[in-house]
Amino acid sequence: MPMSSVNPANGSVLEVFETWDQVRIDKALATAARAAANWRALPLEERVALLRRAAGLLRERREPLAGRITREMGKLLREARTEIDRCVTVCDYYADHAATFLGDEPMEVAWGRALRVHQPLGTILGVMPWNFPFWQVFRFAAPTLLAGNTVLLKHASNVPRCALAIEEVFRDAGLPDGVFQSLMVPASAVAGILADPRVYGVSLTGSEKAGRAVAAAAGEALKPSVLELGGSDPFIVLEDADLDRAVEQALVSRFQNAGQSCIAAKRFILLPQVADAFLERLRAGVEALVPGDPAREETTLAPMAREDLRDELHAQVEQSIAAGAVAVTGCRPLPGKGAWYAPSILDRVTPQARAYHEELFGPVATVIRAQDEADAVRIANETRFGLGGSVWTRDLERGEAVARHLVCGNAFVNALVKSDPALPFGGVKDSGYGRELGRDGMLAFVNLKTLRLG
Ligand SMILES: O=CCCC(=O)O
Repeated sequence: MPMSSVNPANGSVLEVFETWDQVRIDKALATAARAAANWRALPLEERVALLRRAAGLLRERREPLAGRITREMGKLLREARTEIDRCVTVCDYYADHAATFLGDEPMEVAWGRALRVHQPLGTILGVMPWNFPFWQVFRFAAPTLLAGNTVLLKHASNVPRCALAIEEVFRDAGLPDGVFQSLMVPASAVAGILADPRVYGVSLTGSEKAGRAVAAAAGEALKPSVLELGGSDPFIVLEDADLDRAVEQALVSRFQNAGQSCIAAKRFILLPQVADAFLERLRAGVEALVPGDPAREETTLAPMAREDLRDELHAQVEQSIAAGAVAVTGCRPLPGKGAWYAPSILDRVTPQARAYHEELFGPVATVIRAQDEADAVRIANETRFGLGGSVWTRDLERGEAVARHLVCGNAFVNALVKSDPALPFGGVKDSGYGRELGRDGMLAFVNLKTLRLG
């Protein structure tokens, strides 16, 4: 099956790629395994220097790379530029901290000496999504490579041009042949690659369905996995919240990247005292969004990445309205070529609606009205997801107490949930397991070896 790169803004085909056969996959596995032995033996300072060069190339190529992201998955050009900047930041962060994170650590023992030693595992497979086609790859690859592993990337099949551009950045930075390779393979090839003895682990960011399949394959092969899956993050607005700030951040969190982010605020859980005021302001902001050419500065709402995803979103919205939710604005596809969906709000969403339980991966805000703070927390946790959540209140102690009750991996008070190189990132429940970023992200694919001396 060929893989097509399609511009979601107008449906035009940019390029078609042949997928690899087993012979080509085997060649990549052999190259990665050969490269792994030399790469792990390289002094850490040399790996750090190469990663810094990759960051330098990202800086130099910011404009063409951002343009490539926008054409291939549709996000606003300015958001694509920010994405490249975040990749630079994550490379710099790990380049600065690798020696500390990976250094030997003496342990307190009553006899002789004992050390915690961090050693690479080998070749690690990254199965990555299209919504942040550079950021997701770099936040996995930067720490994994610096730890001395080699990386195979199986990118989402709608962003093959981004996958190749990333490989080119690492190659041009001087990483030896085989240290980072993009595999042009379909999802059906992943289990076979993971089962290969030359592969030592897998990190997946993607859908729950993909996560279950990869976790099963990793379990069968007894290899470590990190899964960062979907989310349906609550955004709780208490009665003492700064509404202007909360609405401003709600708009960013829900509508950036056309709503296609795992940690977007998806369920707006409002206390009665502020519900109508919040909703009116949110509606004004949503109706002011300007869909259009994602490369133009004036545009504030991008197309979705694929027409089938837009259609699936609309089916969720239609069912929710049939189940009693109120369509406040939007709630329909936009006419014309491309994967366009109107910026939308569903109010009075109840447990009968798909929007209450499912992840809405597009520009649709779900509003749920709570009776009081305890009810808001109950609703927030009444989900099988557990990625992020935020709470908005002028009382920081109260905000912290509510945040501690949220069953999720990332709870923020008076801030939209976002990932940061220094903060461990990941979920619980059906949002996955394991952590990326921070020190934990770098240790995800190392052999923590206990070394006893004497
Ligand atoms: O889509 C999920 C992650 C988004 C991010 O890290 O900003």
